Amino acid sequence: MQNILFVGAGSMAEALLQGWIREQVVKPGHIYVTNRSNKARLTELQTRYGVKILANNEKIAHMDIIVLAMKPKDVHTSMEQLRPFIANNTIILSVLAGIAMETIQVGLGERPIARVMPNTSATLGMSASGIAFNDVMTAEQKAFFMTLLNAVGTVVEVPEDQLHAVTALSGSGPAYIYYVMEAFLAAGEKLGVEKETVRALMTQTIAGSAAMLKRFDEEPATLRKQVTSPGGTTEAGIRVLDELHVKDAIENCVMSAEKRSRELASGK
Ligand SMILES: NC(=O)C1=CN([C@@H]2O[C@H](COP(=O)(O)OP(=O)(O)OC[C@H]3O[C@@H](n4cnc5c(N)ncnc54)[C@H](O)[C@@H]3O)[C@@H](O)[C@H]2O)C=CC1
Ligand SMILES: O=C(O)[C@@H]1CCC=N1
Repeated sequence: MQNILFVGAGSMAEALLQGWIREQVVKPGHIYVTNRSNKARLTELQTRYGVKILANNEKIAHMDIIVLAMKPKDVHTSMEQLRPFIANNTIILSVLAGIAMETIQVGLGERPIARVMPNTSATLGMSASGIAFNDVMTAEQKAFFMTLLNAVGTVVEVPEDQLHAVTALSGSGPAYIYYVMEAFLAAGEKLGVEKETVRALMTQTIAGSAAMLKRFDEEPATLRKQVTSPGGTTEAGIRVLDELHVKDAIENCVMSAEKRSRELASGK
């Protein structure tokens, strides 16, 4: 089995390693974690999942796969730290928003690189991930990465440049949904409904709507019409969303996130 090192032990690293262990695609004893400074965090992951803490930099040479899971701004320092130790045949899996495979190749030398944009729902095996590979990745290696990402949800291969859009849509997407949930909770409070009641009703409503979209090959607008009785409550609600240009706001939100991903690529 392959040895996998996570460099950066934050929320995305935890979501992925937890999913891989639960789905038994990687054994905890083959997963190593390292961090810039927070040793308590490494111990926490070790206790919780049985993964190993990288004992010293010499061990880096024994890793089959290194997952770059630090913040994009920290990638250059991290690559400088890895470069003296990394073996020629080590493969890179990057989850960094914005950072191009070309940048990683410059930092760590020519080698197979997979660039993936998962989301935090990987924790529950429900990530929606986009992935791109560089030219030196073999078909067999690609298949292995597709297995890793399928173990934590669904994965779609896209041209590398489209990963900016994937980041803006499904990478950041859970945050947009949580934002909407915050608004539902605030509305529920104003209407005097218990927080837990609103949460139970609206999480099921979001899950049910997503399931309908997945199950039926209908346009979202068609499904929306089925809910909207003429002169009824939905119509009254949607009228306000239209008046407030909420569709435009969501479109602009995604465009702005995509732009930010491109800025991260250029080190801004
Ligand atoms: N959080 C999310 O929903 C998603 C995040 N990503 C990407 O995943 C990456 C990590 O994000 P999070 O887990 O949210 O961040 P985080 O802030 O929770 O974790 C990053 C970790 O990297 C460590 N680190 C920084 N410099 C380091 C270095 N030189 N060597 C070793 N460790 C170092 C930090 O100590 C920190 O623990 C980012 O690049 C982000 O773009 C991708 C998809 C979704
Ligand atoms: O906010 C970010 O930059 C990262 C990438 C996608 C989700 N979180």
